[in-house]
Amino acid sequence: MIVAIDGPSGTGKSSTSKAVAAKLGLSYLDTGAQYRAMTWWMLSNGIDVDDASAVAMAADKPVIVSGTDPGAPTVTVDGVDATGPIRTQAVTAAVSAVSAVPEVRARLVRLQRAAAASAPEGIVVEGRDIGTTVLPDATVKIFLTASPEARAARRNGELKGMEATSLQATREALVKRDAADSGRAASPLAKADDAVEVDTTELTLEQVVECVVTLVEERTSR
Ligand SMILES: Nc1ncnc2c1ncn2[C@@H]1O[C@H](COP(=O)(O)OP(=O)(O)OP(=O)(O)O)[C@@H](O)[C@H]1O
Ligand SMILES: Nc1ccn([C@@H]2O[C@H](COP(=O)(O)O)[C@@H](O)[C@H]2O)c(=O)n1
Repeated sequence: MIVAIDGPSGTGKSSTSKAVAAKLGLSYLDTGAQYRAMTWWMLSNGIDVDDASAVAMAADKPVIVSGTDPGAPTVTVDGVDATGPIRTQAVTAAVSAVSAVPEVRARLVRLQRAAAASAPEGIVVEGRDIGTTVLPDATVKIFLTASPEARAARRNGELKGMEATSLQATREALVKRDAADSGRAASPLAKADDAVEVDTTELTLEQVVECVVTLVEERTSR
């Protein structure tokens, strides 16, 4: 059982994937966290993330390990817990440049396919190219969307008390990252032809989870 959940930033992929995996007793893999972990390592080791050749040469160096428990997802880099550091603004601003480098993608796609193959009961994998490239034979493919306004409001809700970021600035940053992720040559953000698109703009998280669980149950009872 492989459930692929793709979509632009802030559409609810992580929240939905974790809840669906927990409900169905499946493992969970956050592939965005792996690209963030790679980016954090590049920044920490003084690699110029805008120099694609330098990033490509270093892509095999960090040892990235993802925990696949939906109740406590983790990622370590060279044995160090990177769960917190990968969420900083510096990493978010640099990750699209790093993830566009084919050598980075080749390395992480190998890890992602290995995680899917070794999940005992099956897995929910979320990202940008899971349905199109990483696991094209997934049992169910979902493509989540939401308006940029809704996504920005959700993100700003998370930031309350941390950083004073305006809704407009958050919206612009989301749209910019989506454009970079959709526009790259290597495995861009895209909906697979056989994915079910779910617009979450007017839905609560619980409604989205229910919708995905129903789709999985329908597909697997055939
Ligand atoms: N349907 C929903 N309604 C309201 N808020 C939601 C909904 N889905 C997710 N959220 C909230 O929106 C925020 C972003 O969700 P989440 O991190 O799951 O998105 P994402 O697609 O994984 O983002 P990214 O690609 O940037 O990692 C979180 O605060 C989450 O609680
Ligand atoms: N399959 C994927 C997943 C992610 N990316 C890149 O990582 C960035 C961070 O992802 P989040 O889900 O944590 O926001 C994302 O903007 C992409 O650049 C990817 O390329 N492929």
